[in-house]
Amino acid sequence: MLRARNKRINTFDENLKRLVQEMFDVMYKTDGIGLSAPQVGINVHLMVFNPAGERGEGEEIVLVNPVLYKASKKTLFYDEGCLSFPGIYADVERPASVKIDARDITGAKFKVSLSGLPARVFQHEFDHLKGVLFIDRMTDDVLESIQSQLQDLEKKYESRTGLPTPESVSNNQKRKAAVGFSQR
Ligand SMILES: CSCC[C@H](NC=O)C(=O)N[C@@H](C)C(=O)N[C@@H](CO)C(=O)O
Ligand SMILES: [Fe+2]
Repeated sequence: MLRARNKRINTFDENLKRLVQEMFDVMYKTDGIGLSAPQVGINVHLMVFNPAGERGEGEEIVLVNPVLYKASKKTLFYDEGCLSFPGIYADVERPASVKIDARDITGAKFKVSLSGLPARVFQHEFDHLKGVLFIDRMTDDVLESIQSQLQDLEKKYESRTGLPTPESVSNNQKRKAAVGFSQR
């Protein structure tokens, strides 16, 4: 599901509102600060986030069909974690600020400029909407430093599901080579 193609949303109804509420519930319960629909098995262009990470604190942001139209040349490294890779944190470089066009939960268009942690979370989730994962953006050295943790996750997946992992850690090296900032 994380690598599948995601579809734009055209219907702004009660089902969408319910999905958004369920995504916030999952995000807060799992100590997240952002969540994309493909992470909960729904392949559509939808993300929710709240950099405060606590219900009732900070601002809850919902972006439907977001488009990133400007990213700063200045980039920053940040020790990122992903809810789809529990317990793994590693440095990822991303533009410091971004400008976005999106729709809200009612379908109304809006523009927003983000910097700091909100810009970081947005870009992490926006990548999910394109099937790009944070491991694809790590340098070889950083990826090497978390290799054993990734392999542990693979083993856990295989023993729980009885299935081989859909993509192996070694394949990620090849995929990463194909992903540049130009794909944002
Ligand atoms: C810095 S972008 C991280 C976004 C990510 N969303 C989806 O995968 C996420 O919420 N990751 C969590 C592991 C995370 O960053 N949690 C916070 C708060 O607990 C943390 O600092 O670990
Ligand atoms: Fe993630």
